[in-house]
Amino acid sequence: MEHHELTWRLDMSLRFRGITTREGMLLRGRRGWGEWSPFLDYDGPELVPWLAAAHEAAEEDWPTPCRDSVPVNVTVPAVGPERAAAIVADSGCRTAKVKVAEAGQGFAEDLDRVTAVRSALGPHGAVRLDANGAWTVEQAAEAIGRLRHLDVEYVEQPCRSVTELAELRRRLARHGIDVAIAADESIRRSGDPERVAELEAADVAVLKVQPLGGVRACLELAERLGLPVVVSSALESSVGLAAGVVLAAALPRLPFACGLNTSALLIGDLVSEPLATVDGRIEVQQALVMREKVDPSLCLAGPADAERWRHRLGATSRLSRIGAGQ
Ligand SMILES: O=C(O)CCC(=O)C1=CC=C[C@@H](O)[C@@H]1C(=O)O
Ligand SMILES: [Mg+2]
Repeated sequence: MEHHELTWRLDMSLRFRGITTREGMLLRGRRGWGEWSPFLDYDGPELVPWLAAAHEAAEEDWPTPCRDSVPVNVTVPAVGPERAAAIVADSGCRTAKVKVAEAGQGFAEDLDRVTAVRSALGPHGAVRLDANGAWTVEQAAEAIGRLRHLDVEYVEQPCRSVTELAELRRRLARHGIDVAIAADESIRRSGDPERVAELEAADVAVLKVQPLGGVRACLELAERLGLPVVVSSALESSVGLAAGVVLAAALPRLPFACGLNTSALLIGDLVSEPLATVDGRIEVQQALVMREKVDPSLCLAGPADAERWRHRLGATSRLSRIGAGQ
């Protein structure tokens, strides 16, 4: 049977971002399958760029890559120190991104986890943190001061707003604390990503293909921002991750490892040969053909899920057309 839309659902191997399953659709076009998997807590116009990214993946040629492989980080959820060390050791990655400031946990848990990750990586690995905007400027300055001996590469979205990020950067500079700040939510959810550069609120821009409207939109944004870029995933299947790898491969400069190793957080995939991380890198060639490799029998979702997603797709398509002035 020919499919033009598929609904899928995969369990997660670990709770991450408060969720334990991931679901979405695949939409088929001339070039293959595009992934559309906005998180369930997103709604309305915010889903439109995610759909533009799926249409681009299904219909357009990919931009020419500048490199053969892309370095990636292992992503460490807010787990205990032994588990964190095991995740890092099993990954083969030399960069780890560690979740900190998890709701219900305190600084002691963060310190234990980050310490365990640093010793699992050894002195030559890179450790970065992600607080998802949970700290105030004071809390962030204090936490960063107390974690800096672990040689932190950067802290992603330590505080919620762009102005707080800018204030934190100035405060760290005044205190001679040389830890870089990366902006994630301030770029993909603020509605005004360029403000991050205008206010000098970050040293690094985290770009995610689906929430920012596709690979080309991200390449243009990267140029406008003029900041070093880290491409990261939206916890996608190999189909969505592949678009991230294509973006990372097409960026003129790629000074950091990317957050594209998240297939390890999902149980199963939508292709029989998922994107593989070998020695901390993903081959670009694998990513370029991934949209042609979907196995519809792996897209397991019940009829109720499929109906819910079709409804979501219909509503978002209507909003896209209004946005396009049709
Ligand atoms: O960057 C990574 O290592 C993996 C991706 C990742 O951490 C995230 C993906 C999607 C939603 C987020 O809560 C989270 C993030 O905040 O960066
Ligand atoms: Mg983040």
